[in-house]
Amino acid sequence: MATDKQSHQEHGYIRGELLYTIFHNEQENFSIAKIKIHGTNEDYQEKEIVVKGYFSDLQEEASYYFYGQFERHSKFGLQYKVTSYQTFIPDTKDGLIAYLSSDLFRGIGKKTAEKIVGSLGENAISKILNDSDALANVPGLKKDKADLLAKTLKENQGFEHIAVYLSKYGIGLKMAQKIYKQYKDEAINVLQEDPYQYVFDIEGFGFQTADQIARGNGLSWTHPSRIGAGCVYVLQKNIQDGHVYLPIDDCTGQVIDLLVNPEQPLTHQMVTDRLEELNQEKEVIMQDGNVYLPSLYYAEDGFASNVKRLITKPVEHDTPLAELMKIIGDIEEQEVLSYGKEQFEAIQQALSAKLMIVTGGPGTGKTTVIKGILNAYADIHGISTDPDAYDDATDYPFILTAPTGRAAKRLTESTGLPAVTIHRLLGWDGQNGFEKNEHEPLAGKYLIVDEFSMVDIWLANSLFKAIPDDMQVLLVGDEDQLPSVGPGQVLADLLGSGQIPYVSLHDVYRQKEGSKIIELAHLIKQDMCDQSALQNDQDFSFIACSTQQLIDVVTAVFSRAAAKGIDPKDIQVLAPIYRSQAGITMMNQYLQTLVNPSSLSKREVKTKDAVFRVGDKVLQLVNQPEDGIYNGDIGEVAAIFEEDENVDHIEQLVVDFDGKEVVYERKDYVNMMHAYCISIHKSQGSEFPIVIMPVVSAYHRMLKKNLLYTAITRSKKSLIICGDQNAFLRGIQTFDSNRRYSSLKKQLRERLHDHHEKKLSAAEEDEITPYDFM
Ligand SMILES: Nc1ncnc2c1ncn2[C@@H]1O[C@H](COP(=O)(O)OP(=O)(O)OP(=O)(O)O)[C@@H](O)[C@H]1O
Repeated sequence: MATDKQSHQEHGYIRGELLYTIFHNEQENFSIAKIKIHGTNEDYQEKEIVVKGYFSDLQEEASYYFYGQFERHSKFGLQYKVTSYQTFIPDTKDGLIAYLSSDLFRGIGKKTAEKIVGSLGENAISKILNDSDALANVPGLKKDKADLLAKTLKENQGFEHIAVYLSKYGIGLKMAQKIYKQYKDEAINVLQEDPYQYVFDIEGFGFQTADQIARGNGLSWTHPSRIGAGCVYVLQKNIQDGHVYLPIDDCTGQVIDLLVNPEQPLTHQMVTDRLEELNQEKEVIMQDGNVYLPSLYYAEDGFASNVKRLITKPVEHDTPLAELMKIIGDIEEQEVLSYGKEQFEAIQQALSAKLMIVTGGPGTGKTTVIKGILNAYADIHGISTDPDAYDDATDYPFILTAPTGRAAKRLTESTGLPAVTIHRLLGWDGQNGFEKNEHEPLAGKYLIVDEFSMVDIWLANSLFKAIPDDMQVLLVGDEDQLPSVGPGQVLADLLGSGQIPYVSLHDVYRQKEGSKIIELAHLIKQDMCDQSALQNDQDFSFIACSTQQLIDVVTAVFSRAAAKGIDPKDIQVLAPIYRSQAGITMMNQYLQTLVNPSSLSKREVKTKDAVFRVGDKVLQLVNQPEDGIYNGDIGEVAAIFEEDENVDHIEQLVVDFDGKEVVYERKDYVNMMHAYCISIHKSQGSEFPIVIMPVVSAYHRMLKKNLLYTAITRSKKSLIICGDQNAFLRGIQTFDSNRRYSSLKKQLRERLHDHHEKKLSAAEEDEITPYDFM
């Protein structure tokens, strides 16, 4: 309780009354507020202070103890950064009466408050908290009012009490909010009984923190909860490497390494036994010698069964081959081109298959094929591809989507039709998941998903769940690109299963327009690239330099391009690592100084890691569906507002994402970084007119074929590689040997095998060849 003066002496605190809230974020429970100081043990003489931290909406005129430390903000001066807080409940009779009759407690006026204190005394608050019937003896207090008072008191005290308790273990307010949301008043009990439970239930709660608390509680090194939490934690960690499951031996080995045990070393058997128990409790799923976290097991299982559901339904309108050929021929005439054999095959199959994949490298005509399919589908069904031809009541039959905002934008540009991100399509609200699902499916007839190699198993499952039985689906992607950032390798598994019809486009059309970039990409794809392929050309150069010279060379190339009148926004530097003298962070610092130097006329804000200035090119690092921006989107800092220049009284930075303005507050700055140089992983799904790509031996561990191929295929007009030719050639010969554990391929084979067998025997009876189904 806050009245316990003893406890306050251990922490630095400021006790004070809320004057006004400067800012409050409902979702994050983050507040900044001005406080009138009533007391403190800090060395601070002023009468007021700004406090900030993750706490729920504070009540005006109420008093609080804020525990934390001072922090000097470069612009706003001294602030108190709060790590925990408690409502201050006065221990005098008058103080208590004022507190109970405050706005905090609905329906309790001064008279009632006096009666409560008169009847329960100065310990009224702890009495009510400890005994829900304590208010029953207060004369004239109705039961509903008494119940409401007790409930409000408990709720307010509950979180604060828990936050103070957790802060002892270095657990901050933000994590405390998550913990309170999960366990409510039970949070401390859970922690005292079994801190490892937090690892199971609270996303992002580290095993080490639980272990440290458990040490203090005297839990044994071989306590089942410790081993269990170790298993779950190891599985969670492996998601970062893209694994959907771990083979049991691999999992037990990693758990033994994690659970260092000075007394009695763990054995594989002990961990396996614990895994078996967790399997019984459904905390993990064990199958075929592999162990999964349930969310991944069910995502894989759900995706595989939805693929089967779709593929086993007939196509609504099965057009005879002769008619199809005629329709495609008409489109060739309209488009004034002649489809190559593979392209023709892709269009024809996409129209008659329920689910189909088109893969191919750059310039092989994937977009041309998409347009051909849309036009042919429209012809067959006698409908229009023009969205304006549909009124609000009629659903537009074509859905075009891609995993990132930039990829969706490119799809719109290349097809002239509306395309959205998959998150937007499914109606992601950031908190409760997706609006669209099996109960509320997507509306439309033909779905095209571009850049499918970037889709992880979670997103693939969510998307496929929402596809109705009568929809046809085309997945488009380049199998040689990097796999998804999230777990799984969905495109590779779909292709590898041999159960889904696909067409690989190999013939390169853009090459015919004389592109060295495309030629290089295809040579790499076919493992035929050697030194002779690295000769400079109109759209390609390789500038040899050492790691030490790299930054100078990259900035010189950048300056030369800008001097030729090229807009710096069209030039993108792509690198594989953040740190090191040739890493992304350093590169951004130099490029910012070059492209957008500091000047008196440009406002800027400083953070721990960077200076953001008006005019800076920035990259969004997380999905923010509420603002319509997504991880990987690139924008420009359009304005910076000081605290006293806007109604919210808070510093704001405005970023313009292609005409869409998004406001960032200081706490959101971590969600962006400079984008003069970005990582190759973040560049997936985007294309840039000019790409500068440093490749030096300092990156050697990252230099793999799929990474370099992904980077090269991002450039549209010009590619300049700076660095070491040997490092580059070694990189393109290095295959990514980091196998991702995923059982999707096997699942698809098992589930779809019977279906294909049945189709084959039916086909034999009808004297149709299996080819008709591929
Ligand atoms: N059959 C064809 N005949 C003539 N030109 C073609 C043919 N197919 C594609 N092209 C042309 O080749 C170029 C590349 O095609 P397209 O943009 O469809 O390929 P893509 O695989 O989508 O390329 P990227 O992945 O690089 O965007 C375009 O200019 C397109 O008009």
